[in-house]
Amino acid sequence: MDYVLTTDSLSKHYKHFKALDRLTMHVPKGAIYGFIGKNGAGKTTLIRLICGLQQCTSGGYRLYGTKDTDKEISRCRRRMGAVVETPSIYPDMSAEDNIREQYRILGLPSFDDIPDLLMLVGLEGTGKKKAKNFSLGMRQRLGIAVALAGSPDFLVLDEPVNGLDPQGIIEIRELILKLNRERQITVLISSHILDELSRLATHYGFIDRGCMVKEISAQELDAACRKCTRMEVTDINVLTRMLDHMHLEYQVLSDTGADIFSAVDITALVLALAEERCSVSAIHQHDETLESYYISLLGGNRYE
Ligand SMILES: Nc1ncnc2c1ncn2[C@@H]1O[C@H](COP(=O)(O)OP(=O)(O)OP(=O)(O)O)[C@@H](O)[C@H]1O
Repeated sequence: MDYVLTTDSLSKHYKHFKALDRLTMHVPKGAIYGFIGKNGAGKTTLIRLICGLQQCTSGGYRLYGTKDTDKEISRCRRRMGAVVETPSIYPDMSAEDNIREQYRILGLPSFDDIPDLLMLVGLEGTGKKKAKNFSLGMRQRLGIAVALAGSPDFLVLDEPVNGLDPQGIIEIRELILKLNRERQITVLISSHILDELSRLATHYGFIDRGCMVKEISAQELDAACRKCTRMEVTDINVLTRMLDHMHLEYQVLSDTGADIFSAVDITALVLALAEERCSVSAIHQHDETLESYYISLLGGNRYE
């Protein structure tokens, strides 16, 4: 598999504190990689290191196969755009002028594609309005537009939906999907908003206290998150007797409810229960969410 970013036992220490502890991570080309961890887990530290904003203590990383110690690494970083912590935009400038400024900083020869970039992030109608008067969501999208100057093929977003309202979250989600699907941009997103990430990510990396706990593809995660049929009945004893009789795997949740993990013939089960005067009050498919997977992975409710 082709990787845009790999890290090899990457560590960052602040005196005796290990912000990153021999972290190993693999971001495949074309992925939307959800980098998940609670506050202080080390997500921003990793992003700052790969952006060249800080030096690692030991270990290293490769961008497009080039080692961080190689002199070619700066050239590789030009293929990467990033929004780290807050978007780096000039509050007294319009959206267009902000992007124009970034083009100048990068020494790009032409401003011709700025209107397309504004359109892409949905800021085409903002005219002379200054960035300081934008909503948080607009500022975030402008930050992404600035990061896209120079047409990077790897976009790194640090907590991009933090503090956004539901509409703002949807806009950022659609933008990320568009960039990934239509422009084949690989995206690394750090977040602790698990539900939101699960709508986007093709791969996940779970980080805890500076260590990579697990890397998993969305497909593997789907398989790991067990689907089950949740049933509410008037008599749990009748239900468990039936389930035992049908050799089905289940877990009793309460005096009236159970999760059935095996594939079940619902009609046959409901008819059999009715014969025993046990009625079904509710039945639905239930998925283990990304959040519960995260909690079970880390062995306790340590998600903040
Ligand atoms: N300059 C620094 N000096 C000392 N400790 C630091 C420094 N920068 C970060 N840390 C510590 O390193 C740890 C990791 O911080 P980091 O910002 O990478 O976490 P994070 O996963 O991005 O969390 P958040 O979601 O809160 O942004 C934290 O405990 C933080 O306090």
